[in-house]
Amino acid sequence: MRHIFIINPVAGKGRSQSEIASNINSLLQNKEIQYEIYYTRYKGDAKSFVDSKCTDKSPVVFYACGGDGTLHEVINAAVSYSHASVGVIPCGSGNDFVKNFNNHYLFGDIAAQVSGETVKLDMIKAQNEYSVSVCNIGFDADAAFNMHKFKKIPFITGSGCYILSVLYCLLKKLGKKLKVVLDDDYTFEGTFLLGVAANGHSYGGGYKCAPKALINDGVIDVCFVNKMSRFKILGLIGSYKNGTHLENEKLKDYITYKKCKTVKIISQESINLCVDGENYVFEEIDFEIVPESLNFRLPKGVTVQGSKPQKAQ
Ligand SMILES: Nc1ncnc2c1ncn2[C@@H]1O[C@H](COP(=O)(O)OP(=O)(O)OP(=O)(O)O)[C@@H](O)[C@H]1O
Repeated sequence: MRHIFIINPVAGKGRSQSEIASNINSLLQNKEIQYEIYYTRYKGDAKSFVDSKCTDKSPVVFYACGGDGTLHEVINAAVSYSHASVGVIPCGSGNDFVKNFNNHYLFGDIAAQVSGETVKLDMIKAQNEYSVSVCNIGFDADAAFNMHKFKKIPFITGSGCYILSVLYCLLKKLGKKLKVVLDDDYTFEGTFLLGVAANGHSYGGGYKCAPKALINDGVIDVCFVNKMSRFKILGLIGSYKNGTHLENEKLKDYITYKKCKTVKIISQESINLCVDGENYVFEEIDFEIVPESLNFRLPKGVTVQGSKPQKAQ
């Protein structure tokens, strides 16, 4: 097995990448383990790198060392190769995907990683992109899209930019008119503040939007929140963050939560869509669950939350 570590030097502001690289070298140097460290040079670089490494048909694990965006790039490249599996060493800002596992601190343990096993996990196919975590539209996706407007302001950090962008979007018109079709046979429509099609349960640095989602249950969890007043949003955001919004009496008339295999979202205007935190624009979006489509490297001692993972063939 080849172990290839793909490090995004800008993820999480580059705080822990050099420590990860030195841990990899001190553990694996002079051992009979074939390994390599690669630093991405630009957004999208991981894809061509994975392609180049997969011309060799021997089994390989690509460890995405970064946040969910780096993982998203690596899975979308590796999904084309049956001899490739994907792991993650979290060093991004949010790292929401690893929250779907028990003992997730072990993702940072190189020894646990190289002695791990490959398991099958689900992914969502959103148009031609694979998502391992959460696809979201609405107010918070718009905030992610508008962050660039604040990045040029001196002395503002990444989270400062996001807060400014959230305030900017709060002042603009809220609510998107959408029609949502689940499994081709259940339709709901209205004006929504936000909506998610989720494989994992969390996004946005810890918002537990789909508290019932499991990454190997063969279904998509859908959660749509109707438009509400700005005042009400401020009072209820905490409940959405900690995943208690499904039990919150004050929210019960505002939320549609379902499990399904396909989702179609139809809008009159173009919609900003975040797929694992990466930005796309669509008018009509189709999602489908692709069960057991990801060969995932599970570090030793880590288990998938909720149900027992199957071993890959
Ligand atoms: N060398 C690079 N220079 C600039 N951008 C890069 C480079 N390598 C990868 N990227 C891009 O950096 C972006 C951010 O990466 P990532 O999402 O992993 O980190 P993060 O935003 O800190 O973490 P999280 O998504 O968990 O909050 C991704 O869109 C990725 O494609």
